[in-house]
Amino acid sequence: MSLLREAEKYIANQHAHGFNTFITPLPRAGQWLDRVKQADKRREQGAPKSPIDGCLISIKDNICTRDLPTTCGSGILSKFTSPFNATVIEQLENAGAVVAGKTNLDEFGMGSHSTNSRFGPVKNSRRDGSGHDLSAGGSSGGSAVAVAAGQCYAALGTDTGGSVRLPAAYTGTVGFKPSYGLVSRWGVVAYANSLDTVGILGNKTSIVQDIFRILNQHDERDPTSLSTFTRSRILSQLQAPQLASRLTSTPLRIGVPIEYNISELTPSVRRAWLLSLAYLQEQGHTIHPVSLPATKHALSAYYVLAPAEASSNLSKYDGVRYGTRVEGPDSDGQPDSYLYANTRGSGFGGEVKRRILLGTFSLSADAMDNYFIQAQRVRRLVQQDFNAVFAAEHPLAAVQDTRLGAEQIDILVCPTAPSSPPRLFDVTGPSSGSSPLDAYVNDVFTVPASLAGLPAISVPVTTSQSSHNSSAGDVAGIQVVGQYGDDELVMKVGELLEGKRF
Ligand SMILES: NC(=O)C[C@H](N)C(=O)O
Repeated sequence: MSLLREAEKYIANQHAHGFNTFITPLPRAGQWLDRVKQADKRREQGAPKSPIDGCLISIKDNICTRDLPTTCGSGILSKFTSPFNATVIEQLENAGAVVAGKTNLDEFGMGSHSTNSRFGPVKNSRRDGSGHDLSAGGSSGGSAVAVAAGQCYAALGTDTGGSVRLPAAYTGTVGFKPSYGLVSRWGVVAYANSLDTVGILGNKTSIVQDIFRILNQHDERDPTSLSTFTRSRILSQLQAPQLASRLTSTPLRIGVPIEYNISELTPSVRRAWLLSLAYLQEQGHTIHPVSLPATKHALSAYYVLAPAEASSNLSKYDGVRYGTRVEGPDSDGQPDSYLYANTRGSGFGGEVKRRILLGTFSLSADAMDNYFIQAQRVRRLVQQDFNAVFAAEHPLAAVQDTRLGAEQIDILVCPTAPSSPPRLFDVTGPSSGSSPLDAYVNDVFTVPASLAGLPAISVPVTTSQSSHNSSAGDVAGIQVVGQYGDDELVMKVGELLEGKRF
């Protein structure tokens, strides 16, 4: 099929389906059509600019685009258009890709169901056995559903504590979070800088890999971007050259973190995990139980650190410089004295306000030692746990962490989430009876890799002998986590499992 026909099909799907995937969909007509036609010509001549030349890629609405608004799903930026493109947008466009619209998300990336958006909740494109709407996962739910519902070729999301992997698991797509610092975040609206990454969603790992290879470059405008020197001298030793032999001649040592076998795991997810491990074993790889003892504190640490950073990042939305400005005359007729309170009070939604309050508290002098500092210590323990079990040393660690008797493994395989997607009704609004903590628990398996900055992918596997017929219940996300810089290996192992039916 020509790229143009494919693009027209995506756009027709964007306008036909009511999943609330896009805050700004791509218009049916526009300059983008010419760009796709030119890419078609280049393909005919056998000279495409890249594997994604002429492909439509949706962008999460917290990544800045010059031609389309960037709202972050928030009232406070509801009319904001960035004067510049994020580096990742420039990289995609230089490779010939076309921005396929801006996708819906939890406000500023804060949420696990894509229900905390000023533009309404995203609906999963699959339903449960009784026909109920399901959560799309969050916060990149719009990007994941856009891929699952055939509304674009692939999508960019952001992953701070699981925001790409959880929606991938809930929608049956592939979601990849690269090692921290590999993909530029310049022009990506900050939520929690020490954790934020740009992630990629697609229907296949190979698509995600093509896009990652285009984005995996140093950007001098992003101070956390790994330098070209480090990439070429340190990471390359880990990656491509050894990869072929690590996948063919040597069986991989696959670690199974015992702390992830929690009682809350639903039977279908546990089944998918066990059958995935059995499959890898059949392929000649070996399975090793490993212990990551700090895992049980990781979620609590994350929900101290991320709000702390968020409270600081979000202080700039004050109605003075840009974004929504809400003025309200006060009692003595002075128009501006409540500007901050009015702007922030009406611009931010409930979850964002909760995190600003939590973060401000944990950074206050009285609470600092008990919360923020403790959480940083837990973060270090989580990192040490991973370093103790991976056979490859952390390429950037000054001191290597070793633990006597720890099994040395190449890669970890575990579920992405403890359950299949909950019903949307059960997680939306006060009538659902669900608390914010219920949403946080969805991130229990994704947060550890985020705290350690490690690469991780979620791929869908299907177990066919489930007790009910629901298509959503049968599909589970399996997560593959690797040592820092081992992104290619993570994707390769993801590809081994992707789409398997057991
Ligand atoms: N942004 C993320 O990675 C999602 C996570 N559930 C959070 O609210 O922080």
